Parts: sequence; structure tokens; C-alpha cells
Amino acid sequence: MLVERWRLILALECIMCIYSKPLEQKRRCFFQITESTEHNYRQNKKYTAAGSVSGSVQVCETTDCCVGYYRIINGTPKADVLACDRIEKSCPDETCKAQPRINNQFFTCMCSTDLCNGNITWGKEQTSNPYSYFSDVFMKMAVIVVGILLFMCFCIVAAQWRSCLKKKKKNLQSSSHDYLVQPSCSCQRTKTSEIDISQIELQQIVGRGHFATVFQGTYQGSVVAVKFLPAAYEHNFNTEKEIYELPLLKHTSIVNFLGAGRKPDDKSWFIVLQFAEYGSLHSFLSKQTTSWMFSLKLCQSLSQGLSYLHSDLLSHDLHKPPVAHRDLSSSNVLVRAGGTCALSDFGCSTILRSCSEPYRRHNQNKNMKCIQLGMLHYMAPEILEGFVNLNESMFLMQGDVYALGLLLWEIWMRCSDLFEGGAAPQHLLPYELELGSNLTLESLILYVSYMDKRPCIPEHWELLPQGAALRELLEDCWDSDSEARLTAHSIMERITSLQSSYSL
Ligand SMILES: Nc1ncnc2c1ncn2[C@@H]1O[C@H](COP(=O)(O)OP(=O)(O)OP(=O)(O)O)[C@@H](O)[C@H]1O
Repeated sequence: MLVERWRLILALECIMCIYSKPLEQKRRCFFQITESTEHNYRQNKKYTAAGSVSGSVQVCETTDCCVGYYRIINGTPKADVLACDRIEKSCPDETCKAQPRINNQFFTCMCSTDLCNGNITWGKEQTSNPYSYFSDVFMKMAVIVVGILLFMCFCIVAAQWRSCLKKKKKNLQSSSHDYLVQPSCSCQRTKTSEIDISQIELQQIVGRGHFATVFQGTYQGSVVAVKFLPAAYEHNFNTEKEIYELPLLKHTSIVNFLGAGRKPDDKSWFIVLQFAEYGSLHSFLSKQTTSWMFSLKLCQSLSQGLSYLHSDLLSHDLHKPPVAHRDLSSSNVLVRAGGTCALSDFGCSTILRSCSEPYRRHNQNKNMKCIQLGMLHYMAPEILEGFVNLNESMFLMQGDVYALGLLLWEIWMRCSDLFEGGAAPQHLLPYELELGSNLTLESLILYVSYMDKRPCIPEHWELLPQGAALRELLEDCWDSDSEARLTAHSIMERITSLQSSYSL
């Protein structure tokens, strides 16, 4: 009887052994880091840590993807870096297909079979268009979107039908109540007041962007900013208005929206906003330096604004979905008289909510436009490389956090208390010192993504009491691994603790 039981146990163990083995098998990739990339210590350390290395083979610890970085030398690809990928990404291809990068002199590839990164599938046709990787991604997305379109239509119709039923039920209960929103769905919008342009007294121009011209003006006795968009930019106008109209969007660190309208003569669109006395953060920092406490006030209000924008709130039947800004820059942050920041320009923003597939669709379509027109300086490495999954809200928010890190750096680089004798350097955009004022997408990808470089943190900060905390905070915002970045909320908390620990 005992022998029988032993036999049974042994047989079971054997079966488990056979079936569990393939599951345990980890991806094996070729491993190589050439001399030319050895100076890039941080990047290489991350690739080395992605798995255990034995000779030229690495066994991947956490991912199933092999990566290869190749340089084109005399017309043939030469491997610079071969390794396991550092973080899990989608890599459905079994072979390593070249994706063009910097000026077509540099290619990356990802694949999901053992040792697949040793050979790159490379064709001359791939060199013709530097944006082809983006196009590929968008083609795939288009197919997926079309595939789920029918399903979404069904959902929208069902949601509207449900909302209609609820409305009818409520109307029966109380016909006197004036509903500003439809509480049955999270796709709520507040009613905004349509403003007649004759009610506004326009004064001088205070700013210009890619699309808009912004005037200072007076409306109902208050100083306001009026943002005009040409008639053809209805889509941009609607996107921005849609964000401002979200319930519960009002916050001290988000510019206050007063209303919108259309000029009858030239049919241009306009948005009326609370006026920010110091204009954009960019023009503020260009003109003046700050004290340590003033810089903390700017940073604190800025991170509060982003944390609020990213938050998912439900209060008294009103729902504010999370919003990713997606175009944060010192030109899109305003500074008010009290020395606090307010987020503005939501023309590229994305509402991250489950019942808003139509929003998602048009946001995907405008993504390329935003990538081309947005401030390149602030684009996170994964966005520059095109690795961002637009359906993943976390990715979009992590992109905002990277930009927030650069904004904090910009503010502290103009803080006179952080420099000997109060001599803060003149204001520069991130990477302007290293790559010049007319930096290109290619030079930025090479510097930020491939070389994993960030704006220079002055060495003497290490000697300041708060220096180590500043460095740590900046590095935790702009980490190349987007998932390792802090959330906007935790950045806000860290700045609050800086305020209490190092008040000068
Ligand atoms: N509420 C405001 N108060 C004061 N100045 C403002 C205000 N809103 C905008 N501005 C100024 O106008 C400039 C352009 O505004 P905004 O960024 O909204 O335009 P845009 O065309 O959407 O810009 P972008 O090129 O980033 O798309 C800002 O950088 C700022 O200097």
C-alpha cells in the first residue's frame, strides 16, 4: 500500500516536472555592449541588470523581449547594444525587425524568441521615412480601432438609452430641478456660458502659440485673457473647451475658464480665461530669478495642478475623470500675481475615461499632430521612441510626470538661493544648453533616449542641505523607465516635505 502511494507521488511529480519546465524557461538574448556605448553608464547598468549574463548570452529576469541597437556603418548594421529589454513591452515579432531612429544611421529592434536579437532584419526601404515606426503603430491601432468600432457604437447607444431612461425617471420625480449634468454616466459636462464678443473690451496681445493669439481684455469688470483660434481650428477649440467644461475641473492651479464663443465677423473661436498677471512660466523665468521659498511655491502649485488634473474624482454625483495634459511646457504654465502656477492650454489633452471611446479615437488621430507641434524638449523618451500605448492611461500620465520633472529643473535653475552669490544662470529650456535652441527630434532621441542623458544638475548642489533631495526628486521624475517615475501626487508630497525641512 505504501509502495503504491510512493509510486503515485513519483508519477505526479514527473508529470508536474514535464509540464512546469517550459513555463519556467526564461527568454535568452544575445548580450553585448560595445565600447562606444560604455560611457553611457546608467543605461548600460539597466541593460546589465535586466538578466544574468554568461558570456554573450543573457537570461532575462522580467521580460520576454530581446532588444538590439544597431548603427549603420558603411551600409551594414553593426550591433551597439544587444540585451534583454529593461521593462516589459509588447514585442510580438519573432524576428528582430529594424525600426529606424536617428537620421536613419541608427536602428532598434525588439523580438520575442531566443537569441533573436543577434540578427536584424534590415531593408533599405526602411530608411526612407523616419516616421515609419509611428505610421506602423498607427496603422495597427487603426485596425484595432475599426475592429472594436462596432462594439463601441453598441456601448454608446446603450449608454445614451440608459441615460435617457434615467433622465425620464428623474423628470417624473422632480420636474422643477435644473440638471447641469447627466448623472447617469461619467461623460458629464458642465453647462458653460456662451459669451458675446461685444461684452469684452479687448486690449493688447499678450501671447501667441502655434494656433492661438491671446489678448488681454476686460469682461464684466474683471481683467481676462481671450484666446482666439482661427475659424479652421474648430477641432482644437472644441477639444480645449471640452476639458474646461469637465465637472469639478475648477482648481487654484488650473487656469479658470469663464466661457467661450465665436466672433460673428471672421468666425474665429475664442475662449475667455482668468488673466495671469505674470504671463507664462517661460516669460516669468526669463525675466526674473526667485528665492528658495518662492521657487517652492511655484513648484508646489504646479505639482498640485497636475496631481488634480490626473485625479479621478467623484463628488455629489459629479465625476471628474483623470486627464493627461500631454503638452506640458513652460509656455503652457501660467504664473499669477500671488506667485502660484496654473496649468493652461489643454488643446492636446486626453480625457482618460471608460465610456468615452469617441474622445479616445479623435485623440489618437491628433497624436501625431501634437508630437510634431508640441514642445519637443519636454517629450519623454518613450514618446520620442513611439513606445507609448495610447490606450494606457498610465503611460500618458507618466509622460506628464517626465515633463513636470523638467519644469521643476527649469524653476530651480533660476533660484538664486541655489547658486553662489545668488548668480543663477540665465533661463534656458531643458536641453537648450546641450543641443542648442533649434534642437531636432533626431538629436533629442539620440541624447535623451539612446544616451539616456538629462539636463545638467549643478554639481555644487550636492553641498547644499537640500541638494541631495532635489537631485533625487528630479531623477525620480525623469527616469527612463516610465513605470519607475513618481506620480504627480507623490511629487507634490515630496515638495511639501522640502518646504518643511528646508525653509530658509
Ligand atoms: N490666461 C492667460 N493669462 C495671461 N497670458 C496668457 C493666458 N493664456 C495664454 N497666455 C499667453 O499666451 C501664450 C499662448 O497661449 P496658449 O499656449 O494657450 O496658445 P496655443 O496656441 O494653444 O499654444 P501652443 O503653441 O502651446 O499650442 C501663452 O504662452 C501665454 O504667454
